[in-house]
Amino acid sequence: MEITLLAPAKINLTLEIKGRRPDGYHEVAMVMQSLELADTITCRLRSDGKIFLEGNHPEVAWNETNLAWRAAWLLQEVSGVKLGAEILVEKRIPVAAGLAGGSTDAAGVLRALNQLWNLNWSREKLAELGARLGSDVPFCLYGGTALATGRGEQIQPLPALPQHSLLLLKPPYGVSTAEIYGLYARMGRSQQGQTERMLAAVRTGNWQEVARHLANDLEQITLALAPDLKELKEAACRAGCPGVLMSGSGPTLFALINDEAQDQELAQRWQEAGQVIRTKTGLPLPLPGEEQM
Ligand SMILES: C[C@](O)(CO)[C@H](O)COP(=O)(O)OP(=O)(O)OC[C@H]1O[C@@H](n2ccc(N)nc2=O)[C@H](O)[C@@H]1O
Ligand SMILES: Nc1ncnc2c1ncn2[C@@H]1O[C@H](COP(=O)(O)OP(=O)(O)OP(=O)(O)O)[C@@H](O)[C@H]1O
Repeated sequence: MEITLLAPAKINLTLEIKGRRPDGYHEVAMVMQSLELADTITCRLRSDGKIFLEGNHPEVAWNETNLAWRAAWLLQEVSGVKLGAEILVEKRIPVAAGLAGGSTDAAGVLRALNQLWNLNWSREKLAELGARLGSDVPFCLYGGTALATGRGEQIQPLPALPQHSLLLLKPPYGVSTAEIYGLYARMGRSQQGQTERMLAAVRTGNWQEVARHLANDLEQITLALAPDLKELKEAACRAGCPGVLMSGSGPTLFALINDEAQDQELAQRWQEAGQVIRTKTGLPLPLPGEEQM
């Protein structure tokens, strides 16, 4: 028996830092949005309790350190199930990009094994477990549009926005999320109120409103380390792109695309700077128990 599902990437429509927490993390408020861009996860049942992992990206370690493997192991430990699985990850989401690639693979494995092992856990229970793997994992269990608070692990689904086209630019280097938060702690400044404004924009269901309120407190930090990217963002804004922002801790930039001409022009300029991906925003994920077998 096996199950195959899509594990979508995310972007941050806002990323507002509220302060430092006693546990060393940052208190945040973020409006998150899933994308159609996704990895494919296949889990095949094993009756001997063993967990195996394989993946197709040469820069990722497909061993016990991988978030997908750790997700399977944690679910097995906590649920007490005696079953195992062979897990196959087909990666399309760029790595260390600010698109939650590892987190969504972990969430995808939790969704798949919840069904394959007949655990019938609720989404909330899976999210509580997922938070032990990483702050972005709970959102990756929901998809669609959502407000994330706490250290990012408290999720409130929002009304789904209509799907919208996007262009992504992933430069040929990655960044470390921990390092970017560390730099923010020393020199960052927050644009307070951005998330409240975005929540109002999301409620209108109008992407023009959303574009006007895109904001990310980590963007200034990562763009200071990557002046080439800062220039590309500024050029896109000057050329009339209504919404261009860095996702998460970066370095991926996304642009909301309104028409074919804008798409062609921006893609041509961005192609010289890295990998350009055309995608769309995504819809909420199926509830546990409703995954396709
Ligand atoms: C940048 C974002 O991707 C935006 O969605 C997330 O805030 C980060 O989510 P993530 O990669 O799942 O992060 P985690 O694996 O939980 O944490 C990685 C590191 O980032 C820093 N970190 C993360 C989340 C947070 N709210 N405050 C932090 O300071 C911590 O140093 C932590 O050691
Ligand atoms: N399944 C996985 N897919 C990709 N990277 C993984 C995975 N498991 C562990 N990693 C490691 O995690 C690190 C961060 O990669 P990832 O693609 O998750 O970053 P990210 O998109 O910036 O994450 P986030 O947006 O959640 O901060 C890399 O060093 C990578 O080797």
